[in-house]
Amino acid sequence: MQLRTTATATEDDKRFMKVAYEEARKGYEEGGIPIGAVLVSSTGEILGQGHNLRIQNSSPILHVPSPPNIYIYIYSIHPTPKTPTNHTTQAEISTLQSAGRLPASKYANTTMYTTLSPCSMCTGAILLYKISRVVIGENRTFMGSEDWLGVKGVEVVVLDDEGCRELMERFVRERPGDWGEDIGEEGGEGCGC
Ligand SMILES: O=c1cc[nH]c(=O)[nH]1
Repeated sequence: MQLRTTATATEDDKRFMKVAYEEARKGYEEGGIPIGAVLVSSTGEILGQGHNLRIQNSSPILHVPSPPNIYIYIYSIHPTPKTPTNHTTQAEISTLQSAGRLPASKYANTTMYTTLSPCSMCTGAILLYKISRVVIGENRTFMGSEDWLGVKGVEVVVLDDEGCRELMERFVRERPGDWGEDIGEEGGEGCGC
């Protein structure tokens, strides 16, 4: 299922997706899962950026050992906002953490750029903070919870970006077990590539 296409993408969307893609590449070069994300304000300010850190952290989704003032991943509070950290694993969550603590009003009219269709965990965080727009690099290798975003009134744009797709396809081919683990499946099932 592909809800939206490049028809509604702007030049800024392509520019910020490149930043998310660079995050994904960085993750790949670190030996991790190549998914990157960036949170951008309505005025074009980058509030946070990050990439999936599951492999680098050797950690299941988010059971964060420290700092101790973290309840569960989506409510995580980091004492040094805007400093990318190693305390989360999913790309979008890593990005939210990098943005640090923000008042609810700051999330209004923000856009989350993510190289891959957001899984249900990341979708939950996006909905919790009422992020109003999500731009997705590609949803062919993995279809997340875009329908859920749509039902909740979040604008969803799918760029169907070749670079994002190729990077994920390569990773899934090379390491199906690690990919399956990230999405709660065995052996990379769930990849449509
Ligand atoms: O949306 C997703 C899906 C898998 N892994 C991520 O980091 N994000």
